[in-house]
This record gives sequence, structure tokens and C-alpha cells, in this order.
Amino acid sequence: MNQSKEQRILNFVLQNAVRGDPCSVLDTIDKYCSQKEWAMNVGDEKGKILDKTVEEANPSVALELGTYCGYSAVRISRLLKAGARLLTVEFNPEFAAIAKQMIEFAGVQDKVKLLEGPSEEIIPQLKKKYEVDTLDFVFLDHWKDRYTPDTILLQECNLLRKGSVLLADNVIFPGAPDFLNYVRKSPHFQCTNYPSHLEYMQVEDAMEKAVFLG
Ligand SMILES: O=C(NCCCCCn1ccc2cnccc21)c1cc(-c2ccc(F)cc2)cc(O)c1O
Ligand SMILES: [Mg+2]
Repeated sequence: MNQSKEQRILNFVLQNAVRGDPCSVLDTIDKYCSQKEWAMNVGDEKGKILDKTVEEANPSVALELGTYCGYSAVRISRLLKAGARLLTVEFNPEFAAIAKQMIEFAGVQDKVKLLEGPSEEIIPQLKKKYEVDTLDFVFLDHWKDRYTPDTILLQECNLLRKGSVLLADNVIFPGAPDFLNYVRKSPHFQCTNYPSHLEYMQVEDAMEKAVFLG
């Protein structure tokens, strides 16, 4: 059975990156996806915006919606302080299997918990099943039409606290117009836009940071 693109990306990392070195895993994925096959990793340009936002938030508990091959899970978890953890949600089992191997190869598996299933099922389980009190940082990179309902769900489940940082990928391309509308109009969020480009392309994109005000 011929391989998936995601399997080819993983194999390229296993053969070319340095085991236990998250930066080499990120660089190797970016090399493959810019030179051989495009893939929807956040990439290095938007990845630098993600890095700065994570460093500023310095989260103890972070949530990622949309693991894919694990690129941003490796990117985020490499910056976490000792004892901090990332919960990452992937609903496609093939992608989850690839991401698990990518995370282990990078050596960040002790900081990352990969949860399989749809966000609307997993978010309401975070407190009781995954022992989360509140989330310090949330990276939204899943279905773009789920950004708004899941932001509302996070609030309904009491998972945000004053200062919780949401960072959303792709608010320009493919676009999340209703999310931009929602957070920018809401009195409960302080928003900042970070213009950038679609990963590995010269297409305009942007990330939006929305800090919860309580
Ligand atoms: O669609 C994107 N990502 C989402 C993938 C599916 C997520 C599914 N999923 C995962 C967890 C989860 C939990 N609950 C429910 C659903 C869940 C995406 C697309 C592009 C893109 C595509 C084509 C093109 F021509 C240009 C750009 C670029 C990006 O950066 C992206 O992120
Ligand atoms: Mg994305």
C-alpha cells in the first residue's frame, strides 16, 4: 500500500534529523515541506510568532487543537519549563500515530500528552479526566469553523482564567473570519494580530492572539 505524505515526512525525519533534538526535527520537517511536499505545519515564519507567544505566556498547562504531524507540539513543548505540559488534540488516527512517533523521536514525549478525538468531546473532559484546572495557553490550528465554538466551549467549561492566552493560526488563509469577529468584538478578550505568510508559500496569512480578560 503506498505511503501517505505524512508517513513520508516522518520517514524523512527519522532518516535525517538528530534523535532527541527538537530543533533538528523542526528544521528537517521545514526542509522537506518547503523543498519536496507542501504540508500544513505552522512552519518557521509563523513558528517564530508561536515561539514568542509561548515564551511570553510561559505556560504550566498548554492545549493544542490540531496536532497533525506533531510539528507545533514539538515547537511548543521544547520551550516549556520543567514540569509544564502540553495536551494536544488530534482527531485523525493516522495523523495521531505519525505525531506520536514524531514527538518521541524529538524526545519531548514526557511533556506532551496526545489526545485522540474531536475537540468538542475532549474539551469538556479536560478538568475531570485530564486533571486540568485552567489553561494558560491554547493554540488553535484545527478546523477553522471550530475556532469560535471551541473558544465559547472553553469559557463554558471554566477552562480559561484572567490572562489565558489563545493563539490562532490561519486567520487570513484559509481564514477564520467568524473567530476574528467574535474575539475582537468580545469585551472578554484583548486581541493582537500578527501578519505573516502561509507556511512554505508567499500567500498572506496571519495569527491572532486573544488574551482572556476574565
Ligand atoms: O485545515 C487546516 N488545519 C486543520 C486540519 C484538520 C483538523 C482536524 N482536527 C484536528 C484536531 C481536531 C479536533 N477536533 C476537530 C477537528 C480536528 C489547515 C489548512 C491549511 C491550508 C490548506 C490548503 C491550502 F491550500 C492552504 C492552506 C493551512 C493550515 O495551516 C491549516 O492548519
Ligand atoms: Mg494551520
